[in-house]
Amino acid sequence: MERLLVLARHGQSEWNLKNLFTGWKDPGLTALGVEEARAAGRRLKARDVRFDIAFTSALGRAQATCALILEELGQPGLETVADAALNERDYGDLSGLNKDDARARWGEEQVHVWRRSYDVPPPGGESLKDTVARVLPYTMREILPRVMRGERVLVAAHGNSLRALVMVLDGLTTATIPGLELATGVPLVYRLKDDTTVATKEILDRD
Ligand SMILES: O=C(O)[C@@H](CO)OP(=O)(O)O
Repeated sequence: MERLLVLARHGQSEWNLKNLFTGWKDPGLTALGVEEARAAGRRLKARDVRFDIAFTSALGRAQATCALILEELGQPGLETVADAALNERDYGDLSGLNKDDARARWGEEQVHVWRRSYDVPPPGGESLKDTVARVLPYTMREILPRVMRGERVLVAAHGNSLRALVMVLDGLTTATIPGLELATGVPLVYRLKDDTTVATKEILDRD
């Protein structure tokens, strides 16, 4: 039985382009972001990947990416569940600030800790640990059972909500998670074993 789980970070957003902390803010995709999402769909199609259901967040950039991938696969209108549990990590008071301005104000190191550490939240926002605490229960309840039943599942979400999932799937630790960066529009194709651990992982970063 195929136990397929594909994770895709949304394509470039308007605020990725402007270098702004985004979190739960809801900017749309740029033209490049739309093309990245379409390319993700084409790469999946070229490898004969098709889905039985898709999951996405409550934010437009992930939903648009999900729809574009499904369109490229010839599966527009596939059942898609949108849930805030898969939203980007909440950046709190940093949301909307320019990342370089933040570095100038609080220092390179502090900003890196807020962006990539496991358990230090930005002011008023969520740490990655907080994000894991909402992404993981949702995934275990709503997504994993479907994968284990043989449904082929797409999850189109965000840099940090997917880092939370990849941390668990790849067995990363609090020491190694800061080094994990997920590129926009690059699907991660996981196939799981019958004990839910990872059999194979493929990063579709080229055609
Ligand atoms: O701004 C954000 O919400 C995220 C993703 O774009 O940024 P970072 O890479 O700093 O976690």
